[in-house]
Amino acid sequence: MQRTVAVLGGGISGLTACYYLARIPNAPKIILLEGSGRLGGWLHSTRTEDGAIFEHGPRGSRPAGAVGKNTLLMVSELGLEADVLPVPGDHPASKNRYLYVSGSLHRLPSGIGGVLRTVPPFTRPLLWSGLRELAAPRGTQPDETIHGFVSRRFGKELADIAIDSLCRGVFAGDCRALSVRSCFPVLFEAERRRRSVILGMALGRGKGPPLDSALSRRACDERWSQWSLRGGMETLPEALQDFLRQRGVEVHCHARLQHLERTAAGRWQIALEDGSVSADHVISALPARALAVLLPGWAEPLAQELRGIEAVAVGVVNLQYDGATLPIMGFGHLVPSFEDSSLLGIVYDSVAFPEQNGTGGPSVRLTVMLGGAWFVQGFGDPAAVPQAVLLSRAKEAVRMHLGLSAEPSRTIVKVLKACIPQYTLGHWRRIETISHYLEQEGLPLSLVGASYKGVSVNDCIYNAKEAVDQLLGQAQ
Ligand SMILES: Cc1cc2nc3c(=O)[nH]c(=O)nc-3n(C[C@H](O)[C@H](O)[C@H](O)COP(=O)(O)OP(=O)(O)OC[C@H]3O[C@@H](n4cnc5c(N)ncnc54)[C@H](O)[C@@H]3O)c2cc1C
Ligand SMILES: C=Cc1c2[nH]c(c1C)Cc1[nH]c(c(CCC(=O)O)c1C)Cc1[nH]c(c(C)c1CCC(=O)O)Cc1[nH]c(c(C)c1C=C)C2
Repeated sequence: MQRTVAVLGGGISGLTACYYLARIPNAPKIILLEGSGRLGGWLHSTRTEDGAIFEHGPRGSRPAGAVGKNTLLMVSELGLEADVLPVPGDHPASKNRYLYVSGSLHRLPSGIGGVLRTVPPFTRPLLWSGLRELAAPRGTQPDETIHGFVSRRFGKELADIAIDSLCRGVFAGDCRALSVRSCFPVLFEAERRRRSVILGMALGRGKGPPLDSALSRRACDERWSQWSLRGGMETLPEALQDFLRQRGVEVHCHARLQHLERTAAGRWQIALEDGSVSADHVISALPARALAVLLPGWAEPLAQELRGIEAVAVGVVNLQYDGATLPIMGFGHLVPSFEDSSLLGIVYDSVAFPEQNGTGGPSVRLTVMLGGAWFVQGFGDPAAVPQAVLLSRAKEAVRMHLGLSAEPSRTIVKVLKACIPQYTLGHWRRIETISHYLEQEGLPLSLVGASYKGVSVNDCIYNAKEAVDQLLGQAQ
């Protein structure tokens, strides 16, 4: 009898898991169960009638490394090359990133000059932090907060200003709680292998898997810092969905999952509000906490670990200003937590992707990101915050930081609840406990998605591919 694999959750992780499964010869029967009315999860783009694009989740992806190359390979396989909008290395959005400190914008230092000179808001040249790092002893702890790790190796100022901001601009999180081992494994491993992060990074890690494509070679030649898609990042889940439908994957939206149980024959019985589905194997691409509530009582040790993986809310406010110009050109700016804890940063979307401005004449498109690990403290319950509060906070920030005081011509406000998982201190141990449990119990269950081993779009895609490879390896 043909095997059945049920994939829970139709975000980029679930769609990717289905994609890699559906491509193999003699693919199993694949059933994708998504709770909401649309696929794509946080990849969500609004397209206006005049052709402008507003991203509510990711607005780009990085081409670098094995994970970046793998995504570009998938983009090529899906026939999306012509839709790719690259940001080449010499573009202002690649070269310029800013910090908003003490009421003004500071360009982050880059190049040799930037390292040798004192560049505000820092009080010493970055060279000083680099020399300190080269001399610092190897850490001895199995994990450390990102702030602790960077303070110990590079000095407190870099941790307080640059790393605090970076963690807000990637995890919407607090570097004093996040784990270096799980959030930046490359840095952690570099110190382990070579004693110094700088040495470890410079000496590299050897060759990764061969995932090259013409697109990733172009990205390398043109030194892209990131790329998007002409119709927005949601084009990617849309193309995956088309592919899956052509391959006969059963895609069910509005699938209200109630409960998972195992039958005496060792199959999964997935109870839905209006029926049930049986499967030989389940791939969960749900947020960890959403899976925890579905598990049967006997899997409580697993549910307990899953419940420990929290996620924070982000207020995403898209703004368009017709006929305006920005005082600076770059990717955007971040705000360190000591400056304004609940305002994370502002992305200058129209600089990186002017192709997505639409036909309505020159305009500035910005996205203000609010809250994250400071959401409740700054705005209260994410389920109850009035949109007007977030909109007025965002407009005020744009006026103060960028001098745009006219009323925006278009505004979209979204509250993304529990959207970015937080890999806090000891997350690695949780992941190990979970995988030992699955192995020991021999459960036909794979866990993919942003809750576990990387939050970026690239990580989600790569980890879903690895989980499918592992499942197919087991099946042989
Ligand atoms: C504001 C923001 C900006 C970001 N920017 C970037 C960026 O610039 N670059 C980058 O690489 N990454 C970025 N990310 C991260 C990246 O977009 C996400 O980590 C990634 O999309 C997560 O995908 P996923 O499929 O694992 O999870 P999700 O997108 O959360 O998908 C999970 C799916 O499961 C469904 N679901 C949940 N519960 C149930 C249930 N009980 N029953 C059935 N279905 C259920 C959901 O509806 C959803 O469709 C950003 C994220 C956010 C929120
Ligand atoms: C201000 C909040 C946020 C901004 N983007 C995100 C948040 C929470 C989410 C996010 N941004 C990136 C990733 C993927 C990381 C990866 O490994 O590819 C995620 C989940 C990319 C990113 N954005 C910034 C940096 C430094 C990075 C890391 C990769 C890279 O160097 O490109 C900076 C940044 N993000 C935001 C702003 C305003 C900003 C500022 C300059 C928005």
